Amino acid sequence: MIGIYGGTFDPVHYGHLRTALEVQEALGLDQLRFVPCRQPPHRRPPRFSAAHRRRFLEAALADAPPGFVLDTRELERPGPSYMIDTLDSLRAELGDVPLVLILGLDAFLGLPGWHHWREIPQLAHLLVMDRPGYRPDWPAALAPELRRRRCDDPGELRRAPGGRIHFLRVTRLEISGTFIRRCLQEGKSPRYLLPDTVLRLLESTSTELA
Ligand SMILES: Nc1ncnc2c1ncn2[C@@H]1O[C@H](COP(=O)(O)OP(=O)(O)OP(=O)(O)O)[C@@H](O)[C@H]1O
Ligand SMILES: O=C(O)c1ccc[n+]([C@@H]2O[C@H](COP(=O)([O-])O)[C@@H](O)[C@H]2O)c1
Repeated sequence: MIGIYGGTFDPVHYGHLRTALEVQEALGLDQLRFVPCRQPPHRRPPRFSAAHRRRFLEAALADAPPGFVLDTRELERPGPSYMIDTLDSLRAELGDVPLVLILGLDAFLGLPGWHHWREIPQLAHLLVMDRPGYRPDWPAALAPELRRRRCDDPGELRRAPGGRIHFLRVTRLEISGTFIRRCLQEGKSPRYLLPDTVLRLLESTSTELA
């Protein structure tokens, strides 16, 4: 079973890494792919370039647990980085293996705004992690999907390639890319919110960009 952790990673931080580990352990994932987007379809362009965000992730994953890998397919694909295209290409490459798209609650709440969003839970399972600052107030469009697909037993995810939605309680870490970028902008240190190796790259990159 393969996990897909998509994100802008502007930059990657411990909120991503810690939750990834907890999901991997809870589900027994064979592999967890971090998939940075090149051009987020839904928000302003990232502060850091695709090349910089890739380097931050490489540094963060250099001593990562077995199974954590960087998947650069969105960085290599021109145009907006739609998740539906990513799942299509993973499915074509990997066949019928169970795929689990990992989303924080904030991202899941926005799912009805995604390109071809209704096809997404057909192509993969969704694993939704809670996140400080967000409440499970479902948009109307999500309610029928939840009625049809929600499952409480994570063991069910292994029994089909996709189609289920499972919620997982993770350690709540109030860390975000937004806060880290604000620290840098205000001349404050984001140390201890992300790996030191990423921090060093970030500091040299911020100087370069200043
Ligand atoms: N602290 C966290 N706890 C749980 N999930 C998180 C956390 N940080 C990020 N995520 C999840 O990781 C995925 C990618 O998020 P992203 O790369 O946009 O990070 P972010 O911290 O939300 O960035 P930004 O503040 O720039 O929006 C999303 O599904 C998001 O919900
Ligand atoms: O496919 C879409 O239309 C789409 C719209 C919004 C977000 N996404 C993806 O959702 C993931 C989390 O988004 P974000 O903003 O939290 O980095 C990331 O992989 C995005 O590319 C995808």
